[in-house]
Amino acid sequence: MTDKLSVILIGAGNMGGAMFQSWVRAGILDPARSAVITPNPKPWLLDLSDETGIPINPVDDGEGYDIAVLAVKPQMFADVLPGLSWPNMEKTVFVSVAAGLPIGEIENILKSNIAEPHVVRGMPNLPVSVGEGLTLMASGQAVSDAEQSNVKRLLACAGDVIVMDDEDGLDRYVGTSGSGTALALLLVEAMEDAAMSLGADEAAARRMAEQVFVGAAALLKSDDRPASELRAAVTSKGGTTAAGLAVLDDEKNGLRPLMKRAVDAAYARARELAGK
Ligand SMILES: NC(=O)C1=CN([C@@H]2O[C@H](COP(=O)(O)OP(=O)(O)OC[C@H]3O[C@@H](n4cnc5c(N)ncnc54)[C@H](O)[C@@H]3O)[C@@H](O)[C@H]2O)C=CC1
Ligand SMILES: O=C(O)[C@@H]1CCC=N1
Repeated sequence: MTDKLSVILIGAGNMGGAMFQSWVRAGILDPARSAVITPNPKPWLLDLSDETGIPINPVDDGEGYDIAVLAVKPQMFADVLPGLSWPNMEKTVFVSVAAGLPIGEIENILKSNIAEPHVVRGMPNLPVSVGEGLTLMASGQAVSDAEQSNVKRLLACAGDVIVMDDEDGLDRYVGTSGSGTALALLLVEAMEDAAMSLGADEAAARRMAEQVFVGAAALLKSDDRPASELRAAVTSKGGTTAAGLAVLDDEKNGLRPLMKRAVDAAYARARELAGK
């Protein structure tokens, strides 16, 4: 038995393309039982297809695929999914990474081709493109433990994967996963702006702010202590860091209540998009 996975990717755009590259890097795909469907494949994809032998837009689907990753825009699902067809399709697990589309809705669309579709929802974030992603996932009722574990193994090629108890977790934590990258990047921009307001030119401000975040991220990765303990290690009593933190960590007007509002707003919007 091979531990390689049989996967078909539908939609090799920004997200699908980044995920596919992580699978190829990890060597997890069985080229004889994998494929990519995407119109107008980009040169990098054609090169990877030549390198790996994984076909693009194949005419022969062999015995079919164990996992189908759906990475087209959410509004295209209703058009694209009913047109999909390959042998043993009822045994395929469908993994949607579309923001906001509930499992039930995807199951309903797939019911035009399959009696009992097996659907997993994943919420990846942009750092999957550099192997440092975070994907939250939740499975529909029909998905078995073995199927869920294969999907988790596939998604883990691009970074950390957290299995949620239910689908609401994907919406609830979108501000600290899918959208979280943008919230963290805004902190970098705010630090750049602050440095420039003190006289730094743009290049210097960017260099300082970026390296502070890269350094903080590297510390978090290499040291098991929580952020609060690492922060304490650079905060001298009565020193400069304490002065800065007194402003940023103000109970009422500081970063924590602001971050809570931002994450709550992302959750509310995710629910709205899901029609809840
Ligand atoms: N970009 C991001 O950071 C995140 C994106 N997502 C989700 O990922 C999905 C894809 O988003 P992006 O990659 O950003 O969009 P994109 O527009 O870059 O990619 C969509 C791809 O689908 C292809 N496509 C169009 N029609 C097709 C068809 N009939 N069959 C197969 N492929 C077809 C397009 O050519 C394109 O390459 C969306 O559902 C989005 O909600 C989820 C989390 C984060
Ligand atoms: O902003 C969005 O709606 C999508 C979902 C998470 C990241 N991008």
